[in-house]
Amino acid sequence: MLSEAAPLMKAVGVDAGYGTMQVLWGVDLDVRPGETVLLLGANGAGKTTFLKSLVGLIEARHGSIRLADTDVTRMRSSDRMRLGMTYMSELAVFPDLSIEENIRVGAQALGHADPGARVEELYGIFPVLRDKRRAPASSLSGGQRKMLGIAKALAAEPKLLVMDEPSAGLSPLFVKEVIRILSDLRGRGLALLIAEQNIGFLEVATRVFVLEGGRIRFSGTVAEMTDNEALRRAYFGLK
Ligand SMILES: Nc1ncnc2c1ncn2[C@@H]1O[C@H](COP(=O)(O)OP(=O)(O)OP(=O)(O)O)[C@@H](O)[C@H]1O
Repeated sequence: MLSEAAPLMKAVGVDAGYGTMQVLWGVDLDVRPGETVLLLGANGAGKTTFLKSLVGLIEARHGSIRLADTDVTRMRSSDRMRLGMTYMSELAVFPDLSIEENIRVGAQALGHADPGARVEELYGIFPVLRDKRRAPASSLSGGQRKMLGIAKALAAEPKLLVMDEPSAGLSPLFVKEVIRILSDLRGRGLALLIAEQNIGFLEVATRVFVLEGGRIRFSGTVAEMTDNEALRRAYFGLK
């Protein structure tokens, strides 16, 4: 049972901010193996700040972050990555490198001497990238670039993929395609933590956390969220 599995990642009481401004207040959030967790929140709620403190791009001021049995709260970002947590930000690809070079950069993070087999596997998931493998990433459409960002992140063979707004800048059709790919990845056993404003991602979520003003306002299953009248009104525009 998912609910009984030990967490793959567990953040407890995380405070974070910038300079004198505190953005996060005691955030608790966990992801279990194979789960897809959605972090919902409006603009400025603190989603990106939380993801950055999780992956080590900013330091949590209080609280702790564990990856499986290891306390990573003060660990460098690259070491957290080696332990299996990869971050996909909105600016995930290098525009001047070719598609294949981008994927290989992702694999290098793990120190693979020859990531060829992994690259081929990823082309199996994203055939459009194989067709354009020698083209610069800048020649891709926004949606294709997003696919490349996901492929590059997956090249590092993460246990937990942390994604910041994968729907940003995409047409509704491409958002559907990204959701389809994420549900395919879930089927392969990868755990996902996705920060989003787009409630379409509830389709793939096993649990949801709602962040408001830097505090967790709700955590539970999708069904529990839709049972909550105030959240239903705020996020689905329903009475
Ligand atoms: N580098 C920074 N320096 C100072 N303040 C920042 C910085 N980055 C974010 N903030 C502030 O922190 C707060 C939370 O921002 P954050 O980007 O975490 O929110 P978010 O939920 O990801 O929003 P969005 O959905 O708009 O990306 C905002 O008030 C923002 O202005």
